[in-house]
Amino acid sequence: MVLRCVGHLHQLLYRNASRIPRQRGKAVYSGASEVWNEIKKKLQAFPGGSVDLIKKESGIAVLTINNPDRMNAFSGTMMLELQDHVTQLEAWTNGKGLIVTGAAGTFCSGSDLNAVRALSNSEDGIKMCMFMQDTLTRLLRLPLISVALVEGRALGGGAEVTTACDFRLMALASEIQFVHKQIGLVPGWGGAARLVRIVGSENALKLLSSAQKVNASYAEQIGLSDGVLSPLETLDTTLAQAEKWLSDFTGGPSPVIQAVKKVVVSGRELPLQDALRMERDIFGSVWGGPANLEALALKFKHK
Ligand SMILES: CC[C@H](C(=O)O)C(=O)SCCNC(=O)CCNC(=O)[C@H](O)C(C)(C)COP(=O)(O)OP(=O)(O)OC[C@H]1O[C@@H](n2cnc3c(N)ncnc32)[C@H](O)[C@@H]1OP(=O)(O)O
Repeated sequence: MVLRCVGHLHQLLYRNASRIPRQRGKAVYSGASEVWNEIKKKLQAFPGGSVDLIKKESGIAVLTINNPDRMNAFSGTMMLELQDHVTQLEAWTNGKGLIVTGAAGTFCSGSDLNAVRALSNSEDGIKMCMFMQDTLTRLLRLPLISVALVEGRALGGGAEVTTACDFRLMALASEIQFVHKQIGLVPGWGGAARLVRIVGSENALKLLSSAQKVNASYAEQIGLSDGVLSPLETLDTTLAQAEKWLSDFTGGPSPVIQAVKKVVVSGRELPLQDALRMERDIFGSVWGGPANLEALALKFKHK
């Protein structure tokens, strides 16, 4: 009965799953909106913490998972706030980069286990999983270059959130740990699918089947992390260090940076012919644009 019910729910939501969302703010899996509203109502019943978003004039946004009393675990309302912020960022035309971080020196310890216990029937679990899978897929597809700033611990769903950013920077003593197996689970927020694409299937299988703690140097060794934040060599905070690291990739006008991210998302997610068509369309959106014409007028030299 449960499997049939879950299968029906899955079919209902995923029946016309789109590959790349055509319109901003649209769920990845367009499906029966009443099901989405039902999921949202359920999540609303689990309050606590917040997800805070700051968008800077520089075009860099900082999204903070903020529930320190619960090691930044995601309550139901935090999941809803995350989705709202992703919808906002999809429409941020001046945006270029995004840093995802946790409050109080730790990243995120996944779902709030109190909510998990209350949602332990299969159908509710699948609904919560699909909601977060949809939100994190859209997070990774944002036309912004994103980096997860990992301090302290990133466990379970928190580890999955790190994979929903383009890059990861880890503080020296931080750890990423896919603990799912130890609680009789597997990733459900899309973390397994993304981990395989980041570190390869062999390393992904090792991390998921061992539930091992991945420290900053091992993460860098297997390609899960793109840099270790230097301890106290600089007076900069880890956030300032992450912003400085990101600035190497976000120099230039936002339409061009957004176009760069979009062509990479297409190349990564679409079959070749579709990716080539999408690349053509995105190229057309910047060809002859202000940045292009200005550079041509300056006779730009790539010294
Ligand atoms: C697909 C995602 C998946 C799912 O939804 O199915 C999940 O993410 S399930 C959740 C996976 N996460 C965990 O299992 C982490 C559980 N927590 C821990 O292992 C530890 O708390 C740890 C290692 C994060 C930190 O340990 P430490 O000893 O440093 O601190 P405390 O354990 O005392 O934690 C302080 C305080 O936070 C509460 N806490 C921590 N994590 C969670 C959580 N995920 N949900 C709810 N509450 C959490 C912990 O209970 C403590 O509160 P207190 O009132 O003092 O007991």
